[in-house]
Amino acid sequence: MNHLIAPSILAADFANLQRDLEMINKSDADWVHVDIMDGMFVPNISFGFPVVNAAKKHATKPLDVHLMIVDPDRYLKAFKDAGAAGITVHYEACPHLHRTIQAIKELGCKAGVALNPHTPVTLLQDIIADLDLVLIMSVNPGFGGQKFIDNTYKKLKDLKELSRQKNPGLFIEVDGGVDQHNITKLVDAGANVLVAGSSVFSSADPATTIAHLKYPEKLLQS
Ligand SMILES: O=C(CO)[C@H](O)[C@H](O)COP(=O)(O)O
Ligand SMILES: [Fe+2]
Repeated sequence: MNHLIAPSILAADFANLQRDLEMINKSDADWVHVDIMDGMFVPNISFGFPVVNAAKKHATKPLDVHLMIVDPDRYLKAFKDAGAAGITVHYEACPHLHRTIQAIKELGCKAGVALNPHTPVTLLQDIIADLDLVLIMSVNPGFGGQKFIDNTYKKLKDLKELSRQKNPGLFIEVDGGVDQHNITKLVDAGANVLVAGSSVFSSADPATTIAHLKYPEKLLQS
């Protein structure tokens, strides 16, 4: 499968969110990544349901909602109603992860689990067959624009091997510090969904940057 690109609107201009979503609609992006932060699970607050609703109103691509919140079970239905196509919860925030994953699926959403940089992939062995997606955090969650953590490549390889054994159709997503310099190495290590915030929105031409992330081989040839 060709890898998918999910621009993160955390780095968009919130005063021009409609403009930035229309740029994503017309670009080579596949999903729209939506970061929800509660100031408890992570030391930052991003935005809530009104902004997800507004994004849903203008986005033509699926909303990939990344919940960095404690006790996410409280809000799964509300995020589905706000427009989420997929909901990813953090392993570290879910004591009853199997129940949480079943609840996401019962809502008709794709179900994902995110791992913080210190959380090993092996902890997923008894749940991976139930998942649509695993998100490997390549920075500590909470902020955009951070430095990529190199141990991510090893985690992607571990996850790729586990998915080969137990869930070959798994979406393997990587989130944090993704740019035109590391994308090929990340795809080679096993990632098939790449989230990019700052590298897209702080570039002079975000749509062209998305095209370069989607087709890095064309960049090498030019
Ligand atoms: O989940 C996130 C942060 O917790 C964001 O999705 C991620 O940081 C993307 O931003 P950038 O590409 O700027 O690193
Ligand atoms: Fe994210």
